[in-house]
Amino acid sequence: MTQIEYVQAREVFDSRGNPTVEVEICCANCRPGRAIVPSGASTGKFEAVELRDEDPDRFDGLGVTRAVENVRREIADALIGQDAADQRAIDDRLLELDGTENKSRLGANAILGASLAAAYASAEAQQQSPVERFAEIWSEYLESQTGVEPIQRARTSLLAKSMSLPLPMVNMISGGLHAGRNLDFQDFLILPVGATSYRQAFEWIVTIYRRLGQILNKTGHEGTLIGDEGGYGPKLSCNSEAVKYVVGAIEAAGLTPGDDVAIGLDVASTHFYDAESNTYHLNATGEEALSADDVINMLERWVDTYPIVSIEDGLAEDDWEGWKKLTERLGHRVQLIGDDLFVTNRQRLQQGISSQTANSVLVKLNQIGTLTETLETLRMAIDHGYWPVVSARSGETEDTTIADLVVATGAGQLKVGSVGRSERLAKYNQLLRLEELLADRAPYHGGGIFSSLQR
Ligand SMILES: O=C(O)[C@@H](CO)OP(=O)(O)O
Ligand SMILES: [Mg+2]
Repeated sequence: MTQIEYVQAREVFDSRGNPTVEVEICCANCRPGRAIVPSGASTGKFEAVELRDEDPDRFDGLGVTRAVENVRREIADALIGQDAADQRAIDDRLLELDGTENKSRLGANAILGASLAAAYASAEAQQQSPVERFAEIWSEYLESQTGVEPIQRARTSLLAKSMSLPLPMVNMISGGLHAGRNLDFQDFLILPVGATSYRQAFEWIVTIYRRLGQILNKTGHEGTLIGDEGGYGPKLSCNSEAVKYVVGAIEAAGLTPGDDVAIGLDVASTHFYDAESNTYHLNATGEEALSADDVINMLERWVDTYPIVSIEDGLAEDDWEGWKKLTERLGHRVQLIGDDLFVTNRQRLQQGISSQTANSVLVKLNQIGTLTETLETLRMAIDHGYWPVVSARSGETEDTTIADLVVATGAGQLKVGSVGRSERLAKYNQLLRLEELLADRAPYHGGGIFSSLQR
């Protein structure tokens, strides 16, 4: 009943108008399971390889017809006849077929599309909703694993015991590569830590977003221009001014900064780091070259001044030494998320765990390229007390996989971008449906997951 009969793929388009891969897989007499692969702009250099055509005459070299062909031929040949309900076997088959460390032969975009479409196909065949299917895959995966020694699990003890609605981490102001380098830092986010339900959290977010637009308009900063992820993209005089505006918008919404709604940053510092001189260049708002120590001091001052609870990629993907210092200084006060640092890769996360670097990992399916490997990283994070944050990419589509996945695994936090773009709202709206549908089966822990931080 769950045997794969048919595999199809096509080139479709993401929220930046870039081509991307859509895969459809069918089991006998069932409707197709379908997945569309997202794509990043501020990518880490250790991510699995996204296969692009590099034909300058088609979409500036961004076409994905080679990846699509790989699904239609090699992947289809390998998967037809396989059991779609055995996710691990499907993913192992894909890894074996590709045969490279970084999925560069078939393309992580081709492989992830097939991996996820198989999960959806088995859901169709077994008449399950996506969230039920992902929950089943997650619990099968957990049951198959033994012998992992929990080191500091207490820090994340609320996570992954069962399904839960995530704390949304929502971008209000965009900078860096997502908004034409108007600011150096990439995301200025809000986390509605004091809300008691996901719906309340999201209503606060929408209200704050609206207030922020009005404030930016009033101050002459065009509160209508938005970045790739729907956050406002104003040109401000310095990075900290963005935080001040966001704090002002929280207050204007009648909420208390810190208690109700905290602040998060994605510094994305890999993208203004110069490895040769080992310095960080804040160019968008002046001409400053900072050492890792300078950046750490600056971030510490910000944490002292603003209600910041989470900092992503405070230092660059190669700066393990700086990252370790950052963790020593701020790891007990804020969530320190490794995105470019870990790229959802178990080996890199293991290096972080062993060296006590960061305390949280961003989880992006297409950084690693199969569903099973994503779950492996998630499991490793939780076992070692690292907060996982499931995340979208800056190039997204109507695909809502991450919303179902974050609920199914109880991972606790979701970062998707802002309310100003429909490919983001597709996920946020799916969470509203899931909250209603699952009710007590998927509680909302909100900021409770941060109870171990000294704030
Ligand atoms: O840096 C990030 O966290 C992501 C999503 O915000 O951006 P991108 O998909 O461009 O890598
Ligand atoms: Mg990031």
